[in-house]
Amino acid sequence: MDTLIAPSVLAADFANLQSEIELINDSTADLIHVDIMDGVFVPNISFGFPVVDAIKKHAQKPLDVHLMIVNPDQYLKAFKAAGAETITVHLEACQHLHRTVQAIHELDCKAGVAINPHTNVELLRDIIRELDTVIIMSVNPGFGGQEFIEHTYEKVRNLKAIITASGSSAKIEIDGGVNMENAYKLIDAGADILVAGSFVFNAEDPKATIAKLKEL
Ligand SMILES: O=C(CO)[C@@H](O)[C@H](O)COP(=O)(O)O
Ligand SMILES: [Fe+2]
Repeated sequence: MDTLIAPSVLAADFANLQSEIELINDSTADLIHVDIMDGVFVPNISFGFPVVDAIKKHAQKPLDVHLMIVNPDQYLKAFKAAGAETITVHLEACQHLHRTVQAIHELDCKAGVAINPHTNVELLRDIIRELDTVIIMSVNPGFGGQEFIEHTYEKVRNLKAIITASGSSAKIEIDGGVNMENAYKLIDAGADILVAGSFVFNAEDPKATIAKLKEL
């Protein structure tokens, strides 16, 4: 399968959000990654529904919504209404993860689960068949522009083995510090989707950078 590229809007210029979304539309990116941070689950606040609505208004690619919030169940419907195609919740933020995943599917969204760098992929074994995607965080969630954690490759390989053994069709998505050096190693280890924020938006030519990642 082709690797999917998901630029993270967190690194975009919010004062020019429309043109940043249009840039993604005109690129070979597959998804638009939207990071929601609540200042409780993570030590940062990103943006809320009015901004997601504004992104959706211009987006021509599916919205991949990454919820870094406590009590995500409370907001699933609202994110569906705001235009999310995939909703990803954090394993560490859910007491009844299976129920939350069911609720996402009942909204006709794809369901993802994200795990922090300290969380072992083994914890996904009993839910992997229900998932469309798993986000392996390759930085501690909360900020863009952080350094990639090298242990991620091993996690990708271990998760790939769990997916294969269980016959799941879940895709492996990597989020945090992705760049040209680690991207090919991640693909080699079994990654299906790469999120890239600062590497894309801080580049001189973001569209060409997306194309280069896509070509790997
Ligand atoms: O979820 C997060 C951070 O918590 C990410 O989606 C970042 O937005 C990725 O940004 P870069 O590390 O690629 O700059
Ligand atoms: Fe993210």
